[in-house]
Amino acid sequence: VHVRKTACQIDITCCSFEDYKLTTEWLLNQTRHRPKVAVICSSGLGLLADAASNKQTFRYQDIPNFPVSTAPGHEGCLVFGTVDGAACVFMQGHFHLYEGYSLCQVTLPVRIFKLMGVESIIVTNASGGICPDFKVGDIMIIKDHINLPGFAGQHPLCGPNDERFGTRFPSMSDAYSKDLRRLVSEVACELDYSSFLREGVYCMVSGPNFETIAEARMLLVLGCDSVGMSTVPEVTVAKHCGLRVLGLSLITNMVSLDYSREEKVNHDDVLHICKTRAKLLQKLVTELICRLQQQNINTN
Ligand SMILES: O=P(O)(O)O[C@H]1O[C@H](CO)[C@@H](O)[C@H]1O
Ligand SMILES: Nc1nc2[nH]cnc2c(=O)[nH]1
Repeated sequence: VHVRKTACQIDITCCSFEDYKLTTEWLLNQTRHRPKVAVICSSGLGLLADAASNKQTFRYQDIPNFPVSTAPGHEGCLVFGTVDGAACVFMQGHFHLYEGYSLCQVTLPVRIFKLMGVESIIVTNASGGICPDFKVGDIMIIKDHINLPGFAGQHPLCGPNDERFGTRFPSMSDAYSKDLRRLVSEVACELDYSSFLREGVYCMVSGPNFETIAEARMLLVLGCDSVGMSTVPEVTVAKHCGLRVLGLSLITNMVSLDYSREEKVNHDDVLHICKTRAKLLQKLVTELICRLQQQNINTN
Protein backbone atom coordinates (compact mmCIF):
# COMPACT_ATOMS: atom_id res chain seq x y z
CA VAL A 1 0.00 0.00 0.00
CA HIS A 2 1.51 3.35 -0.92
CA VAL A 3 0.60 6.98 -1.06
CA ARG A 4 0.50 8.45 -4.55
CA LYS A 5 -0.57 11.75 -6.06
CA THR A 6 -3.54 11.94 -8.40
CA ALA A 7 -3.71 14.38 -11.29
CA CYS A 8 -5.21 16.93 -8.91
CA GLN A 9 -2.32 16.34 -6.49
CA ILE A 10 -4.39 15.05 -3.60
CA ASP A 11 -2.63 12.32 -1.63
CA ILE A 12 -4.64 9.11 -1.64
CA THR A 13 -3.69 5.79 -0.17
CA CYS A 14 -3.77 3.32 -2.99
CA CYS A 15 -3.02 -0.31 -3.68
CA SER A 16 -1.01 -1.67 -6.59
CA PHE A 17 -1.86 -4.91 -8.40
CA GLU A 18 1.05 -6.49 -6.49
CA ASP A 19 -0.56 -5.51 -3.17
CA TYR A 20 -3.81 -7.23 -4.15
CA LYS A 21 -1.88 -10.27 -5.37
CA LEU A 22 0.17 -10.50 -2.21
CA THR A 23 -2.92 -10.54 0.00
CA THR A 24 -4.70 -12.99 -2.30
CA GLU A 25 -1.77 -15.39 -2.30
CA TRP A 26 -1.41 -15.09 1.47
CA LEU A 27 -5.05 -16.07 1.93
CA LEU A 28 -4.92 -18.88 -0.65
CA ASN A 29 -1.93 -20.30 1.20
CA GLN A 30 -3.75 -20.17 4.53
CA THR A 31 -7.04 -21.76 3.52
CA ARG A 32 -8.24 -24.65 1.37
CA HIS A 33 -11.56 -22.94 0.76
CA ARG A 34 -12.02 -21.63 -2.78
CA PRO A 35 -15.12 -19.44 -2.48
CA LYS A 36 -17.37 -18.62 -5.42
CA VAL A 37 -19.65 -16.43 -3.29
CA ALA A 38 -18.63 -13.56 -1.00
CA VAL A 39 -20.94 -11.96 1.55
CA ILE A 40 -20.23 -8.54 3.06
CA CYS A 41 -21.98 -8.35 6.42
CA SER A 42 -22.98 -4.88 7.54
CA SER A 43 -23.21 -3.24 10.94
CA GLY A 44 -24.56 -5.79 13.39
CA LEU A 45 -25.05 -8.51 10.78
CA GLY A 46 -21.84 -10.50 11.31
CA LEU A 47 -24.08 -13.34 12.39
CA LEU A 48 -24.78 -14.11 8.75
CA ALA A 49 -21.54 -16.09 8.80
CA ASP A 50 -22.82 -18.37 11.57
CA ALA A 51 -24.70 -20.46 9.03
CA ALA A 52 -21.44 -21.68 7.47
CA SER A 53 -19.75 -24.95 8.41
CA ASN A 54 -16.07 -25.91 8.32
CA LYS A 55 -15.28 -22.35 9.26
CA GLN A 56 -11.85 -20.79 9.16
CA THR A 57 -11.59 -17.28 10.57
CA PHE A 58 -8.94 -14.60 10.08
CA ARG A 59 -8.85 -11.32 11.98
CA TYR A 60 -8.47 -8.37 9.63
CA GLN A 61 -5.44 -7.17 11.58
CA ASP A 62 -3.62 -10.41 10.74
CA ILE A 63 -4.21 -10.21 6.97
CA PRO A 64 -1.51 -8.33 5.03
CA ASN A 65 -2.71 -4.98 3.63
CA PHE A 66 -6.20 -5.36 5.14
CA PRO A 67 -7.69 -2.34 6.91
CA VAL A 68 -9.21 -2.97 10.36
CA SER A 69 -12.80 -2.27 11.34
CA THR A 70 -13.23 0.67 13.68
CA ALA A 71 -17.04 1.12 13.46
CA PRO A 72 -19.00 -0.33 16.42
CA GLY A 73 -20.86 -3.53 15.48
CA HIS A 74 -18.24 -4.63 12.95
CA GLU A 75 -16.34 -7.69 14.22
CA GLY A 76 -13.45 -7.33 11.80
CA CYS A 77 -13.12 -10.97 10.75
CA LEU A 78 -12.93 -12.74 7.43
CA VAL A 79 -14.67 -16.10 7.66
CA PHE A 80 -14.30 -18.88 5.08
CA GLY A 81 -16.72 -21.78 5.16
CA THR A 82 -19.29 -23.81 3.30
CA VAL A 83 -23.04 -23.33 3.06
CA ASP A 84 -24.80 -26.45 1.81
CA GLY A 85 -21.53 -27.50 0.17
CA ALA A 86 -20.95 -24.11 -1.48
CA ALA A 87 -17.64 -22.48 -0.56
CA CYS A 88 -18.19 -18.92 0.68
CA VAL A 89 -16.30 -16.10 2.30
CA PHE A 90 -17.94 -13.69 4.74
CA MET A 91 -16.65 -10.28 5.73
CA GLN A 92 -17.86 -9.61 9.26
CA GLY A 93 -17.75 -5.86 9.03
CA HIS A 94 -16.74 -3.57 6.22
CA PHE A 95 -14.95 -0.24 5.87
CA HIS A 96 -16.26 3.27 5.48
CA LEU A 97 -15.08 6.65 4.25
CA TYR A 98 -16.03 8.13 7.61
CA GLU A 99 -13.45 5.91 9.34
CA GLY A 100 -10.80 7.84 7.40
CA TYR A 101 -10.09 5.11 4.87
CA SER A 102 -9.53 5.87 1.20
CA LEU A 103 -12.04 4.27 -1.16
CA CYS A 104 -9.19 2.10 -2.41
CA GLN A 105 -8.87 0.65 1.10
CA VAL A 106 -12.64 0.42 1.52
CA THR A 107 -12.90 -1.70 -1.62
CA LEU A 108 -9.65 -3.70 -1.30
CA PRO A 109 -11.39 -6.93 -0.22
CA VAL A 110 -13.60 -6.94 -3.33
CA ARG A 111 -10.64 -7.13 -5.69
CA ILE A 112 -9.04 -9.78 -3.52
CA PHE A 113 -12.23 -11.84 -3.76
CA LYS A 114 -12.13 -11.45 -7.52
CA LEU A 115 -8.53 -12.67 -7.65
CA MET A 116 -9.47 -15.61 -5.40
CA GLY A 117 -12.08 -16.75 -7.91
CA VAL A 118 -15.28 -15.34 -6.39
CA GLU A 119 -18.06 -14.87 -8.98
CA SER A 120 -20.96 -13.42 -7.00
CA ILE A 121 -21.03 -10.96 -4.14
CA ILE A 122 -23.86 -10.31 -1.72
CA VAL A 123 -23.54 -6.93 -0.03
CA THR A 124 -25.67 -6.14 3.01
CA ASN A 125 -26.14 -2.88 4.87
CA ALA A 126 -28.24 -1.05 7.40
CA SER A 127 -30.03 2.01 6.10
CA GLY A 128 -32.55 4.66 6.95
CA GLY A 129 -35.89 4.49 5.13
CA ILE A 130 -36.75 7.50 2.99
CA CYS A 131 -39.68 6.00 1.05
CA PRO A 132 -42.73 6.78 3.18
CA ASP A 133 -44.18 3.27 2.50
CA PHE A 134 -41.25 1.57 4.22
CA LYS A 135 -41.25 0.32 7.81
CA VAL A 136 -38.47 -0.41 10.27
CA GLY A 137 -37.39 -4.03 9.81
CA ASP A 138 -38.15 -4.15 6.08
CA ILE A 139 -35.59 -5.82 3.83
CA MET A 140 -34.96 -3.84 0.64
CA ILE A 141 -33.47 -5.52 -2.40
CA ILE A 142 -31.25 -2.83 -3.91
CA LYS A 143 -32.37 -2.20 -7.48
CA ASP A 144 -30.05 0.72 -8.11
CA HIS A 145 -28.00 3.30 -6.24
CA ILE A 146 -27.06 6.95 -6.17
CA ASN A 147 -23.38 7.57 -5.55
CA LEU A 148 -23.47 11.00 -3.90
CA PRO A 149 -19.78 11.01 -2.82
CA GLY A 150 -18.96 9.96 -6.40
CA PHE A 151 -20.60 13.14 -7.70
CA ALA A 152 -18.06 15.05 -5.63
CA GLY A 153 -15.06 13.05 -6.87
CA GLN A 154 -14.91 10.56 -4.00
CA HIS A 155 -15.02 7.58 -6.32
CA PRO A 156 -13.18 4.26 -5.92
CA LEU A 157 -12.27 4.10 -9.61
CA CYS A 158 -10.63 7.55 -9.76
CA GLY A 159 -6.96 7.41 -10.60
CA PRO A 160 -5.13 5.27 -13.17
CA ASN A 161 -7.32 2.42 -14.42
CA ASP A 162 -5.94 -1.11 -14.12
CA GLU A 163 -7.26 -2.98 -17.17
CA ARG A 164 -6.51 -6.28 -15.41
CA PHE A 165 -9.58 -5.52 -13.29
CA GLY A 166 -11.85 -3.77 -15.75
CA THR A 167 -12.48 -1.06 -18.28
CA ARG A 168 -11.88 2.68 -17.76
CA PHE A 169 -15.55 3.59 -18.19
CA PRO A 170 -17.68 0.77 -16.79
CA SER A 171 -21.44 0.69 -17.22
CA MET A 172 -23.36 1.00 -13.93
CA SER A 173 -26.90 0.87 -15.31
CA ASP A 174 -26.93 -2.85 -14.56
CA ALA A 175 -24.84 -2.93 -11.38
CA TYR A 176 -27.31 -5.14 -9.51
CA SER A 177 -27.85 -8.48 -11.22
CA LYS A 178 -31.42 -8.97 -12.45
CA ASP A 179 -31.11 -12.74 -12.06
CA LEU A 180 -30.00 -12.48 -8.46
CA ARG A 181 -32.76 -9.98 -7.68
CA ARG A 182 -35.35 -12.31 -9.21
CA LEU A 183 -33.94 -15.31 -7.37
CA VAL A 184 -33.83 -13.61 -3.98
CA SER A 185 -37.43 -12.40 -4.48
CA GLU A 186 -38.52 -15.98 -5.18
CA VAL A 187 -36.67 -17.28 -2.13
CA ALA A 188 -38.15 -14.51 0.03
CA CYS A 189 -41.67 -15.38 -1.16
CA GLU A 190 -41.12 -19.04 -0.32
CA LEU A 191 -39.94 -18.03 3.15
CA ASP A 192 -43.11 -15.95 3.53
CA TYR A 193 -41.18 -12.66 3.71
CA SER A 194 -43.38 -10.83 1.19
CA SER A 195 -44.99 -8.53 3.77
CA PHE A 196 -41.61 -6.93 4.59
CA LEU A 197 -39.74 -7.36 1.33
CA ARG A 198 -39.18 -4.18 -0.72
CA GLU A 199 -37.14 -3.14 -3.71
CA GLY A 200 -35.65 0.31 -4.14
CA VAL A 201 -32.86 2.78 -4.69
CA TYR A 202 -30.11 3.09 -2.07
CA CYS A 203 -28.24 6.35 -1.71
CA MET A 204 -24.76 6.57 -0.24
CA VAL A 205 -23.70 9.59 1.77
CA SER A 206 -20.28 9.78 3.37
CA GLY A 207 -21.52 10.22 6.95
CA PRO A 208 -20.73 10.05 9.78
CA ASN A 209 -23.64 12.25 10.77
CA PHE A 210 -27.19 11.17 10.04
CA GLU A 211 -29.20 13.40 7.68
CA THR A 212 -30.61 16.80 8.41
CA ILE A 213 -34.29 17.10 7.60
CA ALA A 214 -33.56 19.28 4.57
CA GLU A 215 -31.09 16.66 3.28
CA ALA A 216 -33.62 13.88 3.82
CA ARG A 217 -36.24 15.83 1.88
CA MET A 218 -33.75 16.36 -0.92
CA LEU A 219 -33.03 12.62 -1.06
CA LEU A 220 -36.74 11.88 -1.33
CA VAL A 221 -37.03 14.29 -4.27
CA LEU A 222 -33.98 12.67 -5.89
CA GLY A 223 -35.73 9.29 -5.90
CA CYS A 224 -33.90 7.59 -3.04
CA ASP A 225 -35.76 4.94 -1.08
CA SER A 226 -33.12 4.50 1.61
CA VAL A 227 -29.85 6.07 2.70
CA GLY A 228 -26.67 4.76 4.27
CA MET A 229 -22.91 5.29 4.44
CA SER A 230 -21.54 2.22 2.67
CA THR A 231 -22.00 -0.38 -0.09
CA VAL A 232 -21.78 1.82 -3.20
CA PRO A 233 -17.94 1.79 -3.41
CA GLU A 234 -17.84 -2.00 -3.02
CA VAL A 235 -20.60 -2.52 -5.58
CA THR A 236 -18.93 -0.14 -8.05
CA VAL A 237 -15.61 -1.97 -7.80
CA ALA A 238 -17.35 -5.36 -7.95
CA LYS A 239 -19.20 -4.39 -11.13
CA HIS A 240 -16.00 -2.95 -12.60
CA CYS A 241 -14.21 -6.29 -12.20
CA GLY A 242 -17.11 -8.37 -13.48
CA LEU A 243 -18.61 -9.77 -10.29
CA ARG A 244 -22.32 -10.46 -10.12
CA VAL A 245 -23.82 -8.31 -7.38
CA LEU A 246 -26.78 -8.56 -5.04
CA GLY A 247 -27.47 -5.81 -2.49
CA LEU A 248 -29.73 -6.22 0.53
CA SER A 249 -30.51 -3.30 2.79
CA LEU A 250 -32.12 -3.64 6.20
CA ILE A 251 -34.27 -0.62 7.04
CA THR A 252 -33.24 0.06 10.61
CA ASN A 253 -34.96 3.43 11.09
CA MET A 254 -37.14 5.85 9.23
CA VAL A 255 -35.35 9.06 8.32
CA SER A 256 -37.11 12.11 9.63
CA LEU A 257 -38.68 14.23 6.88
CA ASP A 258 -40.66 16.36 9.27
CA TYR A 259 -39.47 19.13 11.62
CA SER A 260 -42.15 18.29 14.16
CA ARG A 261 -40.86 14.74 14.66
CA GLU A 262 -38.96 14.46 17.94
CA GLU A 263 -37.45 10.99 17.40
CA LYS A 264 -33.77 10.90 16.58
CA VAL A 265 -31.85 8.01 15.06
CA ASN A 266 -28.72 6.69 16.77
CA HIS A 267 -26.29 3.90 15.99
CA ASP A 268 -27.30 1.79 19.02
CA ASP A 269 -30.85 1.65 17.70
CA VAL A 270 -29.53 0.71 14.26
CA LEU A 271 -27.53 -2.14 15.79
CA HIS A 272 -30.51 -3.23 17.88
CA ILE A 273 -32.74 -3.59 14.80
CA CYS A 274 -29.96 -5.48 13.02
CA LYS A 275 -29.82 -7.88 15.93
CA THR A 276 -33.57 -8.48 15.91
CA ARG A 277 -33.66 -9.09 12.12
CA ALA A 278 -30.33 -10.89 11.68
CA LYS A 279 -31.81 -14.41 11.81
CA LEU A 280 -34.31 -13.57 9.08
CA LEU A 281 -31.59 -12.18 6.87
CA GLN A 282 -29.37 -15.13 7.63
CA LYS A 283 -32.10 -17.52 6.44
CA LEU A 284 -32.59 -15.51 3.26
CA VAL A 285 -28.89 -15.33 2.45
CA THR A 286 -28.18 -19.00 3.20
CA GLU A 287 -31.21 -20.19 1.22
CA LEU A 288 -30.10 -17.99 -1.66
CA ILE A 289 -26.59 -19.45 -1.57
CA CYS A 290 -28.06 -22.98 -1.60
CA ARG A 291 -30.18 -22.10 -4.62
CA LEU A 292 -27.21 -20.55 -6.39
CA GLN A 293 -25.29 -23.71 -5.77
CA GLN A 294 -28.13 -25.82 -7.21
CA GLN A 295 -28.86 -23.63 -10.18
CA ASN A 296 -25.39 -22.36 -10.92
CA ILE A 297 -26.76 -19.35 -12.79
CA ASN A 298 -24.43 -18.20 -15.49
CA THR A 299 -26.16 -15.24 -17.03
CA ASN A 300 -26.13 -11.75 -15.60
O1 LIG B 1 -23.76 0.52 6.02
P1 LIG B 1 -23.52 -0.18 7.29
O2 LIG B 1 -22.11 -0.27 7.67
O3 LIG B 1 -24.27 -1.43 7.36
O4 LIG B 1 -24.13 0.69 8.50
C1 LIG B 1 -24.94 1.81 8.49
O5 LIG B 1 -25.16 2.06 9.85
C2 LIG B 1 -24.12 2.93 10.36
C3 LIG B 1 -24.83 4.07 11.02
O6 LIG B 1 -25.65 3.63 12.05
C4 LIG B 1 -23.32 3.39 9.15
O7 LIG B 1 -22.13 2.64 9.04
C5 LIG B 1 -24.25 3.09 8.03
O8 LIG B 1 -23.63 2.97 6.78
N1 LIG C 1 -26.98 8.00 6.42
C1 LIG C 1 -27.67 7.12 7.12
N2 LIG C 1 -27.15 5.94 7.39
C2 LIG C 1 -27.87 5.06 8.10
N3 LIG C 1 -27.60 3.82 8.49
C3 LIG C 1 -28.66 3.36 9.18
N4 LIG C 1 -29.59 4.29 9.26
C4 LIG C 1 -29.14 5.36 8.59
C5 LIG C 1 -29.69 6.65 8.31
O1 LIG C 1 -30.78 7.01 8.71
N5 LIG C 1 -28.90 7.48 7.58
